Amino acid sequence: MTTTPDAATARRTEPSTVTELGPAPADGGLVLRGVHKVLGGRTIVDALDLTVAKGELVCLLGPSGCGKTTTLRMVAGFLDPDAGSVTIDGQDVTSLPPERRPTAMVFQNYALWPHMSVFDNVAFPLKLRKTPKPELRQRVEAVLELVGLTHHLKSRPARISGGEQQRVALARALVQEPQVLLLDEPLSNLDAKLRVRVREDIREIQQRLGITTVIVTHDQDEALSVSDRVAVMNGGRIEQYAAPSELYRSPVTTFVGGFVGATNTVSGRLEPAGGGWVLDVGGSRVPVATTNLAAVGRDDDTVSVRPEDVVVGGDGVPAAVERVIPRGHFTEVVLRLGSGAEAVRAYVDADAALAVGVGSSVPVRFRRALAYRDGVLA
Ligand SMILES: Nc1ncnc2c1ncn2[C@@H]1O[C@H](COP(=O)(O)OP(=O)(O)OP(=O)(O)O)[C@@H](O)[C@H]1O
Repeated sequence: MTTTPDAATARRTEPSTVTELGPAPADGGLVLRGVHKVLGGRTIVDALDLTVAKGELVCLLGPSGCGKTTTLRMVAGFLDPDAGSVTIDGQDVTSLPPERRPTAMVFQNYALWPHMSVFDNVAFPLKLRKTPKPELRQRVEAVLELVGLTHHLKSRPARISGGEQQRVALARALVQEPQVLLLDEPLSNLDAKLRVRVREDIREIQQRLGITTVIVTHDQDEALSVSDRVAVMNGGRIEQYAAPSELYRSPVTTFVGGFVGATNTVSGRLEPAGGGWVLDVGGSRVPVATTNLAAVGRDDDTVSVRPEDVVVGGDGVPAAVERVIPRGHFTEVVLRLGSGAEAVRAYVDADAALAVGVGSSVPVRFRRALAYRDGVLA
């Protein structure tokens, strides 16, 4: 593989065209400004802004139909935006066709040629560009070594596993030495175990090459585990763009909190009590250690509590145990707080859960609760 950060730098176009767009990130990268797309009379991507720094891996995460793939296709040039611009390493590529953009895409179904060997599949984009034979061979062999497929040079796609086919598709993208690598649901055709291994491989290769990468996924686990930053999309817009830990700890909307990780959404009233806080849930006053809500006194606060922040045992208000669900290394306990209130789920250490029986009453408090007003972090 001849792609190195230096080679990529050498290929970079001078950022002379970005003056009117404002400054690009100092080290290049991908910038989307006001990218908009209407399809079938519906706004699918809504004036979207996104900056991916050079060498960064970003996931576009969101439910089906939120516009992730449409956004990716506009970056690759398969779809023209109705408005807005796409800039790569300082060069405005909005009006360039896909083959003239410094991007390469890995498609969800891999799109391998069944009648060609692994070698020829990977060599295909270089043949189209009439790359001299010795260079072609050297680059294809290097990239196949990078993805660990040298032993399958001559195999046809049908003769190798799904995970290996995925790596051929990745190799075919990488051999083009793109400045931006685009992957559309790259792991969705693999079984759960393989998915974890392949996503770690992709992350490792991406970091080794320092290649700017955008991955489309609806799998929050995948997004949190491989990304430098995650853009959570909803209805054609980005609701939050943040590092995985921040996204999980401080979701800015109830939508993000519900989509990234499990959460309890509780309606109640937060009140100061004895230097701390309590949350009144259906008449039960649950102690809350940490909350973002400084102002108090409204009935319509929505409070979000992660199941691991629901503490069972010790000090707290009594809650009725409705269900106990073993989840392996921890146990999920479904609790009823107060009358008429919704059930709350807690994650409890599997050993501690042995003492929790259905129908019994246990003390409950919240370690951390985030308050939202009209769906937005207060
Ligand atoms: N050519 C088209 N004409 C009309 N509507 C379209 C067209 N292409 C896509 N759409 C619609 O745009 C919406 C967003 O599609 P997109 O593929 O970007 O979503 P997504 O977030 O990637 O979802 P998924 O994970 O299901 O692929 C969908 O409702 C889809 O039906």
